[in-house]
Amino acid sequence: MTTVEDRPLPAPEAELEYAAALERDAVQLRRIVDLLQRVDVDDPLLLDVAEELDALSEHLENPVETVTETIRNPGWRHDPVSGVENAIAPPIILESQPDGSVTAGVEFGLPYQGPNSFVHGGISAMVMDHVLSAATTPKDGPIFTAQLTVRYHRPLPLFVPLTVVARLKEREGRKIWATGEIVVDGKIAVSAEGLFIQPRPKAAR
Ligand SMILES: CCCCC/C=C\C/C=C\C/C=C\C/C=C\CCCC(=O)SCCNC(=O)CCNC(=O)[C@H](O)C(C)(C)COP(=O)(O)OP(=O)(O)OC[C@H]1O[C@@H](n2cnc3c(N)ncnc32)[C@H](O)[C@@H]1OP(=O)(O)O
Repeated sequence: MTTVEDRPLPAPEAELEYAAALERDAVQLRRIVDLLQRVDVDDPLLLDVAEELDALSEHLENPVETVTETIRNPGWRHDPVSGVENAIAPPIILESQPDGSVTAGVEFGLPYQGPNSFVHGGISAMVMDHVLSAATTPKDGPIFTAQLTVRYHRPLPLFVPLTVVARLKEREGRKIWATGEIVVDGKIAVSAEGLFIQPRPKAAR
């Protein structure tokens, strides 16, 4: 079976075109997920939606091979938090600040709801993990979350602009600690501390 890696790479211009198309596709897919949370349950059109989506999936599945174990497009465009090409990502767009911290602005809608009108706590933890790890990620290789402590100070509302911030706290060899917060209306709603570890080089394991 040919894997995605075996296929010839598209020319760079085509690659950019595909990347832009994937980004647009992800936007539309997020829109569908959102609309399915708020659709009128009596809408007769709802009965056809699954068939239309099925037809689209059939088209995408064939003749393109399904990626199983291979990672098609590692990196920020594809990850589940800031990946603009990944429809399950909100997406959260990270910005590096001159003081070394990482910030992001985000607003969550209904697909991220936990308690009525508030963001699901697991989503907040995912965001903290990601943004803290971005604040620690060394330029010379990957980093793994070893511990993450999340404190929920107040419920995080849906449909409100939120600010996420994270910073490196301390580094000791391969271990890096980071802290961060999700802020709403100038108040801390969620705070987190994480330990991130650069794994030992393979030869040393
Ligand atoms: C625009 C702004 C952007 C800025 C950023 C720019 C670029 C960034 C680019 C790319 C970033 C890419 C990706 C980031 C994206 C997402 C990240 C999400 C994070 C995750 O989604 S990640 C998945 C979940 N995560 C795991 O899947 C970890 C499973 N696990 C392991 O892979 C190992 O477990 C590991 C590697 C953690 C350690 O393994 P190891 O073999 O290296 O560790 P070892 O035994 O040598 O210990 C060394 C010292 O760490 C201490 N230690 C070890 N483990 C500990 C623990 N858990 N708690 C407390 N202390 C611990 C020991 O006690 C010892 O301490 P001491 O030296 O003091 O004795």
